[in-house]
Amino acid sequence: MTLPLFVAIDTPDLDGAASLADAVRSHVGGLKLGLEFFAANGPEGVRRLAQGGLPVFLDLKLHDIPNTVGKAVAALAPLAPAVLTVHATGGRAMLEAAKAAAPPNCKVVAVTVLTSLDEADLAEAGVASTPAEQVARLARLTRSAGCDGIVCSGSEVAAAREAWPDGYFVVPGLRPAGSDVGDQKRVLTPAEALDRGASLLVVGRPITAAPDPVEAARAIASSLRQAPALTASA
Ligand SMILES: O=c1ccn([C@@H]2O[C@H](COP(=O)(O)O)[C@@H](O)[C@H]2O)c(=O)[nH]1
Repeated sequence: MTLPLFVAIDTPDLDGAASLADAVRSHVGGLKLGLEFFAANGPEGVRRLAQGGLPVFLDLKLHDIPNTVGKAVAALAPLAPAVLTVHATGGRAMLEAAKAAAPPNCKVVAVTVLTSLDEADLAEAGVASTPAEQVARLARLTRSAGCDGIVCSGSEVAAAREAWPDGYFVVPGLRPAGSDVGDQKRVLTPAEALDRGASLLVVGRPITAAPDPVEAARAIASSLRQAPALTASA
């Protein structure tokens, strides 16, 4: 069974990223490469990690005018990402441009409210809503713009799934019970997020910064195999 678990390889070190990806490959379903990796290694780095055969999620969180985002997505298309992120707050025309330029097999998902933010952070940025309200609002916009789904926290995914039954829901901000939360504010365990309706789980530091990343990935994978969402469909 392919697990809906992608490891976030957040490092500028290409060789280190490649060895880590190789080491955890039997416990994850794919690799998530983000700004830190891409800024240091660019498309060549992505190609190198893709050689391992795992699907690649390009988490570049594009956010610009529609013309620029559409052209950036078109430039990324040869890398054949399985998933690509944009920011939902870029607006309808930008979301439409991203989806129109993406390859047919690539899911375009829009970041709603970063999992590192809480209600006070939103207020400071001029958003007078709870994270749940803002996620719901941006999910409606993303859906109506023709994108595939959203990025949200595990706390909002059940409501998102109910409102958008065939949406694709990417959930980061995941922490096994008792592990360090770091800069994340809206966190859940991987198994809880899966049971609440997540389509794809993103886990970074609980694996990559663990004393034994392979054992950490194995333990998370095992918790997912025992989660009702997977045992029910097995
Ligand atoms: O709202 C968001 C959107 C993206 N991320 C990304 O997920 C990983 C999480 O890493 P951890 O080490 O497990 O905290 C990271 O690459 C973020 O850029 C997110 O955390 N929240």
